[in-house]
Parts: sequence; structure tokens; C-alpha cells
Amino acid sequence: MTTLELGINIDHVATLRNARGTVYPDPLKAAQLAEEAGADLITLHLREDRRHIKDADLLALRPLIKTRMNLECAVTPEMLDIACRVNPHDVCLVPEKREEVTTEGGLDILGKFEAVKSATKQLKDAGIRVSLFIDPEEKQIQAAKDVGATVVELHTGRYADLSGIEQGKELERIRKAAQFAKRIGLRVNAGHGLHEGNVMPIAAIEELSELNIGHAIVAEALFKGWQNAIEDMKALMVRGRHKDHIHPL
Ligand SMILES: CC(=O)[C@@H](O)[C@H](O)COP(=O)(O)O
Ligand SMILES: NCC(=O)COP(=O)(O)O
Repeated sequence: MTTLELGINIDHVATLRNARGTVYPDPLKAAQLAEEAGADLITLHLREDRRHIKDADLLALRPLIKTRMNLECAVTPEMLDIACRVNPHDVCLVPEKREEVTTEGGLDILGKFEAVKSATKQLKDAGIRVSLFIDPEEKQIQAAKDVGATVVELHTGRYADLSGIEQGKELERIRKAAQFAKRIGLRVNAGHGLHEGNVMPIAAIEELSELNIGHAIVAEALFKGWQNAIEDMKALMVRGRHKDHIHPL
């Protein structure tokens, strides 16, 4: 059985800090405490508008990370240049729209095939593993393989927004996508909108290697503390992976 890793996304620790222009809460401290609490990697998204993580956070964090750094960024010359200079373990290329509240949908690789292919090559030449954040669709997964990426992260935002039968259908779509991606030799991750109440059925998908979770853990941390929220999420992922749950859908 594939081990399921937990990537802690620290973006919204920075959101809280930036809301008041203070120096606290410190995303670096959040990353270090997350690693102590069992995070397998630290994920952060340097948005083009710098609404949460800033360049200084990224630079300060890089030498401190003991696990892995997974940098999410848009496919732009500026971001690719920063990524190559910072040299994280992984870069996850994501779509970005300035006006969006959060990342809506996955990267349309087919729609910008040459740009994604060239970005993937630039990052791989710098020794960085490349992941592509995509919707759970066979044609996008095949395109990820065709541009030379070795990892995909399946967008679980739609699953998180749905309920009942519709959520069950989306879960099946994610499962089939994960199976296809694994079959063609890709590492398969997932994330977006996952929380304590919806993570277990996703964790049960055996082809998945990593879940990236941020917003809901920051929210839970308000009530039970940052490290408790991380430990609880990991425990739920282990229970999900071992199918220690009654299927709620
Ligand atoms: C790409 C992704 O799913 C995460 O980075 C998520 O976007 C968190 O940041 P935002 O809330 O700014 O979208
Ligand atoms: N790529 C998904 C991610 O990093 C975390 O997304 P969210 O849990 O903040 O919605």
C-alpha cells in the first residue's frame, strides 16, 4: 500500500498575518511546528499578487525546511525564475486568476501545452520535480505526462463543495483519475478544500501519495491548536487509508 503523506499548506497563516500587517502569526514558525507535528512536507503558494506568502517568506523558509518544500506557482516567467533560484524539492504549477478567492479549477494543460511543456523542462533542468495541479480528467492527466511532468495533483475543490450523491460521483471521478495517472506512471497527489469531515474517503484512494491541506487546518487550529490540528488530520488520513470508516457517501 502506498504511504500517504501530508503536506501542510501555510498560506493562510500568512493571510492572517497580512490582515493586520503584523509580523505574527509567523508562517516560518508554523512550518517548523508542522514538521514537528508530523507534516511530511510544507506547501506554499507564491501568488502573483502576493496576497499571502511573500518572497521574503519563501527565501527565509527554504534553508529551514527539514522535510520537503512544495512551491505552488503560476506558469509565468517571473514565477519560474523565482522557483529556479529558490530551488524547492517540488514545484506544483497551478492556474491563477487575479480576482479569484481561491484556485478555481485545475491547470488547462491542453490549452497551453507549449508553455507548460517549456516550464516543465526549465524546472526539471534546474533539478526540481514538477507537479501539475489539474482537474481529475483523463485528457489532462495524459497531457501532464506528455509535457514531461512526473507528478499530478488532482484538484479536490469540486468534491469538497458538493454533498450527497453528487459528492459520491465526484469521489469516483477522482478515484478513476488517480488509477489512470498511476497506470501511466505518474505520482498522484490531491488537495484543495479538504477538511476533517471529508478527508477520509479521499485518503482511502490507494493510488494517492500525498494530500496537501491548508485552510481547514488553520481554521481548526483556532480551536484546538496548530499541532493538534495537524496530528488529528494525519490520524484521519491513516484511518481513511485503512478504510477504518463507514463510507459516508
Ligand atoms: C493551489 C491550491 O489549491 C492552494 O495553493 C490554494 O490555492 C491555497 O491558496 P489560495 O487560497 O490562495 O487559493
Ligand atoms: N494544493 C492544495 C493546497 O495546497 C491546500 O489547499 P487548501 O486546503 O488550503 O484548500
